[in-house]
Amino acid sequence: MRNSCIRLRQLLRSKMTNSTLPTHFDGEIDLGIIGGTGLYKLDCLEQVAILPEVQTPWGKTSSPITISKVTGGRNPFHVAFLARHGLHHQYPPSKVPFRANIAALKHLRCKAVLSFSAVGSLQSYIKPRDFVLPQQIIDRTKGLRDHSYFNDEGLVGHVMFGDPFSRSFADYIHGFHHVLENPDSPLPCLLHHDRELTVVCMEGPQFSTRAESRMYRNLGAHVINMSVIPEAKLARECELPYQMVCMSTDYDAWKEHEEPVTVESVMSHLANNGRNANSLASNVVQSMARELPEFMKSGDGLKGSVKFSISTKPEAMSKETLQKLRFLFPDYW
Ligand SMILES: CSC[C@H]1O[C@H](OP(=O)(O)O)[C@H](O)[C@@H]1O
Ligand SMILES: Nc1ncnc2[nH]cnc12
Repeated sequence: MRNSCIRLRQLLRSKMTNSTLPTHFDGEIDLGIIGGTGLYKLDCLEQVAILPEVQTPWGKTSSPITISKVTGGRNPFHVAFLARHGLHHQYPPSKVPFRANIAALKHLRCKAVLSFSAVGSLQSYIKPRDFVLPQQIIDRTKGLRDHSYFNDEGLVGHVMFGDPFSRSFADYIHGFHHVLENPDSPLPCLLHHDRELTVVCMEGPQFSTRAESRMYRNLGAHVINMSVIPEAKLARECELPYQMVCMSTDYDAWKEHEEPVTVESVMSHLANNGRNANSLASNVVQSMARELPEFMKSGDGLKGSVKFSISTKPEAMSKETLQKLRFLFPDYW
């Protein structure tokens, strides 16, 4: 009786995800991938399960999580993919359930998170369709987003965030710069990589004014989006090495004699960016499957860091708080 109930539940769930794949996965996941605007699935990987929107102590993830298996190494390598804005792009940037998304990837025991984002370029040399591996962030969000797991009364924590991305992960991704293509243009697609590259995160959903766009250039920023905050902060609070691949779609609003960015201008580059994101992810993942990079084995210097950033004594935390934290760190408290 119990087994037939479970089978029925699984059948109903697979109907919800329109797939005959299992809706649970018991193995260990190696890499989490977050797709942004225009990247709602990865075509390059063999899917083995689809977890319907995962329930976490911080709500449900923005999309089902697709688990894929990559063979070729000594052990199978597993990837968990989720779509930041939902499969139908239903979550605006200020309402993406960022905490649930990162918590789910942490709970699945991902060893790192690779994130993709469509961005506006604030510099002439970063052309639409170029990719950028930023190493710094300027936060211009407006405090509307839940941006921490450690910002409740009775649970205070301060993680370091001076270097918000993983340098080792960026170096690793840059090793595959040659896979980017631009078949219908004489211009090559470049993968910009430098320790000063800075992404501004604005609240949106409206794009910037020309004055704001010029101000961000004066601040020394290179690209702009609406999603790296709080994603990068939450990944850090989960001790997850995190790197965003920014995919340029437009020149924002700073170019004096050009029209400011519109959704149409963004869309016109999404197909090419999506193809390049797929080949980049496929190459990165296959290489990781052959041999796990050192930063994923070691945790990139982040392992254990959170335990020592919490100021509140465990005796002062409520049972409910501790229970939530155990979803992220089953071994710490
Ligand atoms: C449709 S353009 C603005 C939108 O695109 C980017 O989304 P994502 O970072 O998820 O690729 C940007 O952050 C905005 O949310
Ligand atoms: N110009 C822009 N500003 C903010 N987010 C973006 N995503 C793509 N282009 C963008």
